[in-house]
Amino acid sequence: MARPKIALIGAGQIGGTLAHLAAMKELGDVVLFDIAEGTPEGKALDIAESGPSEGFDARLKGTQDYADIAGADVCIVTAGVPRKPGMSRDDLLGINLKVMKAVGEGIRDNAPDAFVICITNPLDAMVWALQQFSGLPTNKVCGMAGVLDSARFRHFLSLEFDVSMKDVTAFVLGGHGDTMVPLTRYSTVAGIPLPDLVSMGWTTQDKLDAIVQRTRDGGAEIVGLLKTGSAFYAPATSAIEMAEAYLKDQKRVLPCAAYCDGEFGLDGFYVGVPTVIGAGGIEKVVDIKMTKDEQAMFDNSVNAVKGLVEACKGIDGSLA
Ligand SMILES: NC(=O)C1=CN([C@@H]2O[C@H](COP(=O)(O)OP(=O)(O)OC[C@H]3O[C@@H](n4cnc5c(N)ncnc54)[C@H](O)[C@@H]3O)[C@@H](O)[C@H]2O)C=CC1
Ligand SMILES: O=C([O-])CC(=O)C(=O)O
Repeated sequence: MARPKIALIGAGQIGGTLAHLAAMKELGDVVLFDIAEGTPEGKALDIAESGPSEGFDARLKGTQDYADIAGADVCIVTAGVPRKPGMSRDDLLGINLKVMKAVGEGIRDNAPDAFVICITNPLDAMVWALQQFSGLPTNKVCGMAGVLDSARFRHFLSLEFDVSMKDVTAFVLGGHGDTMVPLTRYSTVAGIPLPDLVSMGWTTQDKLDAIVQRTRDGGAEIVGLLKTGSAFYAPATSAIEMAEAYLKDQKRVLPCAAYCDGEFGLDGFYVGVPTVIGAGGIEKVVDIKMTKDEQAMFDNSVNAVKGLVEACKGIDGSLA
């Protein structure tokens, strides 16, 4: 059987890392697409030349031609610009919306059967626009943010409790911005919910609140350190986790920006929610119950995303 084909639209910091990870994990053959001439070709060749030492079997190709993504099984979209210190993700909306139009049409015309994972910011509005521009089914177009935000939360929690990251679970829902919702009640150490760990005296509410805030600021913390761009190792790893769930029909339960049609009381809207990812793409949105306070935080986040979607419609009249 032929190897799966993975198209990476955008060959910058995240795109290059995605290509390296996909090859090392032998998820399939990789096509790197970018408008910057030489960049995808150079990265594809460089990674391919690591194959003999690493021992992977995967072909890599760099291109400026959308025809080369034809028949891709998975498309991961990082095309666009990242923020710099002093900017919010929302400041990227105007410029990245234009990029989503070109990318959406490129995917529509060349890889209409692909499972599409959008990473470009501001994430929730960009994945909505990408689905609109591509016209692909909503269960085949999703956004990566919740896996990353939850991984950051899990990492910070593992440091606080001094336990393995493997034994920490977390769910961060809502939009991928300052209003994101780390759900402490649904986050655990060895299955014990965080509020119970506070009651047990293993940590304090103040420490937990600080970790929640550090998670919300996780992207900005890295932007402030790097100064020239944003995080790329953990974002790439998170998207690969989602792509692998699809390619291997793993039925992973992962938080991601998914199209909600009735779930969470939302009517045709993309936002971060728990999902099941398998061969059917987004096979299910897991409509969890929230307390009044959690619901208020979630609603606040949804409203922030709604504002960005309205801004997209204002910029591009072709968006419904
Ligand atoms: N959803 C999330 O959790 C995260 C999202 N991001 C976002 O991901 C995006 C990419 O980040 P990086 O890879 O660090 O940026 P980067 O600047 O290193 O790479 C972006 C690439 O897109 C290319 N590009 C621009 N316009 C294009 C077009 N029309 N078609 C094809 N390629 C095009 C550029 O030439 C560049 O190589 C940014 O918008 C960033 O904010 C970053 C981290 C996490
Ligand atoms: O903060 C940024 O601009 C990039 C991003 O979304 C993240 O790292 O979470």
